[in-house]
Amino acid sequence: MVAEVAAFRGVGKNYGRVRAVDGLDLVLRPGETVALLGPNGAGKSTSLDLLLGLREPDQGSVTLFGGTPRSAIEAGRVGAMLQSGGLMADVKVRELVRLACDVHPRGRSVTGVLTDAGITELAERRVDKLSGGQEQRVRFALAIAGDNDLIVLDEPTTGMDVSVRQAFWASMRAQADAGRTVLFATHYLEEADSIADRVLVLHRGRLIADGSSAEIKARAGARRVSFELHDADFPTAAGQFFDEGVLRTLPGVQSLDVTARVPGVRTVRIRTADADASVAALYRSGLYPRGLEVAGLGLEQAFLTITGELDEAAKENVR
Ligand SMILES: Nc1ncnc2c1ncn2[C@@H]1O[C@H](COP(=O)(O)OP(=O)(O)OP(=O)(O)O)[C@@H](O)[C@H]1O
Repeated sequence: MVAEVAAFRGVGKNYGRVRAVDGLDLVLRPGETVALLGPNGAGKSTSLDLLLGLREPDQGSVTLFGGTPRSAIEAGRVGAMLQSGGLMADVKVRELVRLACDVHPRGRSVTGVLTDAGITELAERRVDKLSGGQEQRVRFALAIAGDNDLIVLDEPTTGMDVSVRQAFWASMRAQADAGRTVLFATHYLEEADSIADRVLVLHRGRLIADGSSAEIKARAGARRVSFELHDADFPTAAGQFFDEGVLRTLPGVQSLDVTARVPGVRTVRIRTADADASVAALYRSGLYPRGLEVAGLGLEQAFLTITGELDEAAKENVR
């Protein structure tokens, strides 16, 4: 049997009338790097709070390492970096990190933590004089102050510029490579795409997708096909009889965008659920597509497609 790091079973959480988490079933396995992705208000922070025992579910149960979240945290198996809560002011970074290492049941060496978090050069700086991005890296250091089995990060790169963010993800990747399970909530879909082995998409408190980013893109199904049509290639004069309807009826087509910025050249972009069928039919149609490209959608587009589909389905149910 594969050990479970964490499990949500039928978990629900309400805030008054707001259903923040709605029937969540989820198992995290050892060594996974998991991104929890979702728009504002999807229930990411609430799910992490439930996981850490900071809130109690109204329905269902949450376990960490087979026991309660509290027992796992007391045993020093979990490190967390949450959005809320200020850092202690009036102390130097090294002092704050030392405190975290000292109180952790499985505390690590201060030097090791500073190095792993990439903040050795900030060690003698006062915590209340740091920039937002630097403060985030110190929070990360506190999350890795112990020899944790699980690290939970709630939107950790908020306030970081691009280079700091890259360095941060390298630090986080090193934690995952050391065999720790990492769960992070993010809005940065490209980061989930490149960093996580597994992506969970949360929408209105429900888990709507769970897989590798490639699987999620495949689930969204769509590909983008783009090409040009040149009037010169049309058998009729200047392509005046060209009819966009031909493109619209290609198999799989979900949306179509035709622009004509250069005289005599139309740029066509098609989103299709079946690129192979669309392209085959395009060539059979007698059109002469130039510079044809087929590309997968980015995770962001895939995500919008999945959540958009759900929104449409919800509207259908109301009608
Ligand atoms: N303490 C609270 N009291 C009342 N409602 C809350 C509370 N915390 C969250 N909510 C509501 O619960 C829902 C889920 O919020 P949550 O913060 O878990 O989402 P999120 O995915 O983390 O959002 P964000 O990306 O904006 O941080 C939202 O509708 C939010 O308004």
